[in-house]
Amino acid sequence: MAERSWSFSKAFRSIFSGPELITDETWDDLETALITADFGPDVAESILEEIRAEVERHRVTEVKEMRRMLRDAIEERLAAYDPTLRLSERPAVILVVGVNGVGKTTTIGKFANYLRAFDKKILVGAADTFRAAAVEQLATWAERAGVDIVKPQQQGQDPASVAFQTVQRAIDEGYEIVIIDTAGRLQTKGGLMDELGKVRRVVEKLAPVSEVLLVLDATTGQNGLAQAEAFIEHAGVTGLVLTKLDGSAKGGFVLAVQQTTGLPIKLVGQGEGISDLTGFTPHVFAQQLVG
Ligand SMILES: Nc1nc2c(ncn2[C@@H]2O[C@H](COP(=O)(O)OP(=O)(O)OP(=O)(O)O)[C@@H](O)[C@H]2O)c(=O)[nH]1
Repeated sequence: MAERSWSFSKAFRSIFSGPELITDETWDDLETALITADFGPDVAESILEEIRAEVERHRVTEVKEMRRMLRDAIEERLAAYDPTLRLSERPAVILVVGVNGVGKTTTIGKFANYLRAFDKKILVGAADTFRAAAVEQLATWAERAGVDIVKPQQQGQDPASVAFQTVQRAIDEGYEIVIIDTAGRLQTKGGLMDELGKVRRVVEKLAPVSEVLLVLDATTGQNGLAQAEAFIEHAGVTGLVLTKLDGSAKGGFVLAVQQTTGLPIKLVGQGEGISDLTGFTPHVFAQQLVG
C-alpha cells in the first residue's frame, strides 16, 4: 500500500525497526507517535490503556502483536460512526457547507466525478453567489467532471433562488443527484447561518435534503474545527468531508474530529486531482494510518 504523508507509520517505523520485544521505550514511543499524529490526549490515553490491558491479559511480548492491536483499536473507534452517504431519494439533494478555502468547490467537482462512476445523472448548483469567481470555479469543475450546472442569472442573485432553480430543474429533467455549493463567508456568522437556513427551507419546498456535508481542512486541525462550529450548531450537518489529508501529517485528527463533533466522516480528499476523493472505510484507513 502506498505510503501517505499523513500516515504515522513513519513514527512507527522506529518502533518496529527497534527491538522486537516490547520494552518501556516502546510504550514511550507509542505515546509520542499518538500525540504527534494529533489523536488528542483523551483518545491517545484511551488507546494506550486498552493496549496495555490487552498486552497484559494475553501476555504479549512482541512489538508486532502490539501493532495489530493498535490497528484494531483505531479501526474499532473509527467504525463507531456510520460513513454511509444517504442518497436514495430522487433527487437526492446534497448541500455542501464550510468556511472559505477549505476545499468546498474542489470537493464538489471530485464528488460529482466520483458519483458519475456509478452512472448517476448529476446536477450541481452554484449557490455561492457571494463571489463571482466561485461560480466560475465551480463551472470549470463541473465541466471537468462532465456534469451539468445551474448558475445564477446575475451576480449576487439570492442563493436560495439558485438552489430552488437547481432542484426544480433536477425534478423536471430527471437528475438523480443534486449537489449545491454554498457561501463560506458573509459579513456576519448570523447572516451566513440565516442564508443557509433559507437555502434549506426553499429547497425543502421541492425535495428533502438528503445530506448536509461540512467540509473541513485536515491541515488546520482543531483550529479549523473551532471555525466550523457555527455550521455544526446551526446547519444540520449530517456528515463531514476531510480535505487535504495528503498535506497533513496528522492522520489522528480523523478520529479526534469524529469524537469531538459526534459526526461521521463520509468522504476524504487526498489531493487536487479529480480522482483524489474517496469514501471513508475505517478498515482501510486504520491500515493506512498504522501501516
Ligand atoms: N492538496 C490538496 N489540496 C486540496 C484538496 N482539496 C482542495 N484543495 C485545494 O485547496 C484550495 C482551496 O480549494 P477550493 O475548492 O477553492 O476551496 P473553497 O472552500 O471552495 O473556497 P472558496 O471558493 O473560496 O469558498 C485549492 O487550491 C484546492 O486545489 C485536497 O484534498 N488536497
